[in-house]
Amino acid sequence: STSSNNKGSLGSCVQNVEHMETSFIKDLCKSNPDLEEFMIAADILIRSDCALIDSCRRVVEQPHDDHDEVDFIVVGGGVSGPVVAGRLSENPNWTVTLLESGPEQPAATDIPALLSSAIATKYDWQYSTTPQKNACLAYGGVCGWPRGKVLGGTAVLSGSMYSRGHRDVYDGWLRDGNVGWGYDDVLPFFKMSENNKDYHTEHHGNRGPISVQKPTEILPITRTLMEAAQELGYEEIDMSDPEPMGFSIAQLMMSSSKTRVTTPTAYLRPHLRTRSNLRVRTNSHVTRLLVAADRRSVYGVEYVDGSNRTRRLTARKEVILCAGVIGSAHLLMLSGIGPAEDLRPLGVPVVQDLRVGHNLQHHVASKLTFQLNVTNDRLLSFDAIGQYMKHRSGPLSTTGGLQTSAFLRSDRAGPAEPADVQLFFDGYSPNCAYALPVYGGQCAAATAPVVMNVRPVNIRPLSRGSIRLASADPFVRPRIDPNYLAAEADVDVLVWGLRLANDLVTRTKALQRLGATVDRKPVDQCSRHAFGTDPYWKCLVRYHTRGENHHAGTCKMGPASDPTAVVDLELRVHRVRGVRVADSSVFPTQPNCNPIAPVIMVAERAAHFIKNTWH
Ligand SMILES: Cc1cc2nc3c(=O)[nH]c(=O)nc-3n(C[C@H](O)[C@H](O)[C@H](O)COP(=O)(O)OP(=O)(O)OC[C@H]3O[C@@H](n4cnc5c(N)ncnc54)[C@H](O)[C@@H]3O)c2cc1C
Repeated sequence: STSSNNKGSLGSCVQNVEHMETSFIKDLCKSNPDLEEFMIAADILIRSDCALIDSCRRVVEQPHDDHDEVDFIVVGGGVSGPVVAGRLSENPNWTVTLLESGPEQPAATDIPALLSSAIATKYDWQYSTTPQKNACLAYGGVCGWPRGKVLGGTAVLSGSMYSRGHRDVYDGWLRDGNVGWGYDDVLPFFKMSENNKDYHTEHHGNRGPISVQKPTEILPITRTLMEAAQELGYEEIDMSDPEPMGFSIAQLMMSSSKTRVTTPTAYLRPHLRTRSNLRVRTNSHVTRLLVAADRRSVYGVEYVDGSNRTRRLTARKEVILCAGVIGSAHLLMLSGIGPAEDLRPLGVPVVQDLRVGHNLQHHVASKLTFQLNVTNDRLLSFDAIGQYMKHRSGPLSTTGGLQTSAFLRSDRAGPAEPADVQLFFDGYSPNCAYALPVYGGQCAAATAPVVMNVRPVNIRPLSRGSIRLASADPFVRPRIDPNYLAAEADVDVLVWGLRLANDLVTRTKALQRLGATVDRKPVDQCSRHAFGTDPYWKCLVRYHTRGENHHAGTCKMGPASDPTAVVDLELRVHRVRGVRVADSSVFPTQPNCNPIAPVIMVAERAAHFIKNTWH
């Protein structure tokens, strides 16, 4: 089988994928030598599952042309890039090239239980923050920021949860002058992408390319957590309700064959063989935008290919930046679009003095660890692999504790305000599957009691940070300063969340039936405070801070009258022609939820604006 994107025989296609996949799975448990042989065998088994590998729909690298010109260049193949490239290439008269820094996605990451297994591997940029004064203190003030460097982007590392946040977030954008971005305006673009299997209401779409559903196998721990929530007076809700408040069995981006769905799966791969106008180039790192001599427009990009060769690609119509909160801001600044006071000292000629990199927003979390008096029956065993391969059931088919989430209002929020706390539950995944390298865990033995974390997340933080250029060299990382917990109120919200988590574990019959006990051993730095007091919780929050991986705002959308805005209401960079930004960096304020669905909504809107412009 051949196509313009997959030139060559089926054999070479499979070979390419095999090469890409080798040693990914077996590396997962490298912290536990006992499991190495098992992981090698697991690796071979998983790679023999043709439906999972889906080799001939995956991107294969091809020779690069030296003087290439296309209509649209999409930079970044994360969540938003595939949506924009997929939608624009629906017009057969337009040529579209997507450039992604990282490689194709390893198929094993499509397996639900292995959802975060690519964290801290070569598929992760592995960013970290500048030292924080008020947070991350147990780690010298430095918190890690996993970000996907792979087709599918950060969603490949994600929990696959689907949520949209409160309607007032979008109505707030509208109140701030973003005409056309209120909840009623954006709802059709949410629905356009969604194929919800569980809800058929006016708020959900049922015909879009992203399959959304609750897990078909609900774990006993999920039911227990929902029962515990009910005891505390919380109702079960639809996570994507316009005004979510309560506990939920999470809706996931998941196919009917129990594989995780990312935007390349939904918007790109189905068309790679049939659309000769669509090209996807992996291992292609964009280093700057090509700016016209009069400094008024962008006409292409410079990038470095997989052989380390610098190349140029020209856009007849537009360049669309979808490189994420860090990548898009970094590229604009490297190209002279950013704060003049930062660019000039680094020798970058200023094209437009815009507040790129400002307004960085990031959900922030802490955690409470508890133990259950049950042993983990969710083991990564040959049986489990066989069960998944044959029936798509068993331990590998679910996301463990992440099946449950909650949107709650802390005592810092007014009675009619949107939720400011989201809860996540880690644990109950097969041993070794859960991002051990990053979170420093040990592979649990089959006989060990189950350990879980409740993570309260502040989803409406007041603190704002920045991303600033550190060098004119595109391979030097920018400085990421989230300025966590600068506002004391942000700490108070997390303290409320930790108290609630403690009540859930220790004061509900449902969890007590499982012998749940909270780990009261104080972290070293907080041992001077008694467990459970306000000073203890505050200390815990500042020492054991965790970025919740939901970033936004570094290329803020706003009208021309807003001096802090980087892009206009159609996502075009202010005062520079030929370039738009369409990813999580344009959110003026971060939606109070997991952001993939809002990012897809922005990408759908961007494609709509572009189609209208060039119709
Ligand atoms: C551990 C974890 C769990 C998460 N769980 C969830 C969840 O359950 N649900 C949810 O909704 N959200 C979740 N998120 C957040 C979500 O994944 C991100 O918000 C989302 O991926 C952002 O989309 P994006 O398109 O803006 O950026 P990204 O997905 O980060 O995509 C940017 C892409 O651009 C590429 N790129 C960057 N620079 C360049 C360059 N110079 N040249 C070429 N390519 C470049 C990158 O390699 C990347 O592929 C999670 C995140 C993490 C880390």
